[in-house]
Amino acid sequence: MKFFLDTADLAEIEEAASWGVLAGVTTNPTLYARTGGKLADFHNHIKRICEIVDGPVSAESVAMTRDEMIRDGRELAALADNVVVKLPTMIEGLAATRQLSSEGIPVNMTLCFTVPQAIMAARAGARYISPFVGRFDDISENGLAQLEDVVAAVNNYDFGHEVEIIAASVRSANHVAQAALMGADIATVPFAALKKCVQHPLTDRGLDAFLKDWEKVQGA
Ligand SMILES: O=P(O)(O)OC[C@H]1O[C@](O)(CO)[C@@H](O)[C@@H]1O
Repeated sequence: MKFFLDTADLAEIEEAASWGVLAGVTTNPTLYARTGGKLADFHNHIKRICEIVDGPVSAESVAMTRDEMIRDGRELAALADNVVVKLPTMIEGLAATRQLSSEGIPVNMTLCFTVPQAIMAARAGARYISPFVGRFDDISENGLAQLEDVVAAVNNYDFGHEVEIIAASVRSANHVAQAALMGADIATVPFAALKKCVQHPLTDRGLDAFLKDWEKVQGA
């Protein structure tokens, strides 16, 4: 499994990139709005993320028609070589994905919740598919079980191009663990949850004991 960071916050991206495990970034309109950024700065912001991250950076179109999505997608893809255009899993999104992927522009289909949606996204040429986990949990359904179904179904077929599943709407280290066990290719994780993925109380306790014992050696 690869780790993507799910944020538009430049400080978080710089910090996580320094850890040596970051393979990409996903953004969405909510995450960009959270940075306080304005529309006029959006393209520069994406460019900046693309400079920091050595890997795919998803930038989302908020267009609702295929023609607008295609126009947005071409503009976003022109910002940097590592831009991935994020489009919603809906009819217009499928049509735009078909066109953009035929032009060699990678698309991440987002807001994917079901197996048929995921298969259709892959058939339309999506390079990445983002099934959401946490938002199912939010409505008292089992997000991990839904993700497991999508992973199994997509892995049944050869779509004639590489397709990677991004476990999205991830809220915890347990979501990441379960996504890895079921074979999701990527987890896109918010900064706080990504930090928790490397932490464990027994690691802290063990480190504490080693440091204390080392002090004894130095004092001897
Ligand atoms: O449910 P949440 O935590 O808002 O997550 C939404 C998800 O949507 C995405 O836009 C999907 O790619 C990710 O940025 C994020 O993982």
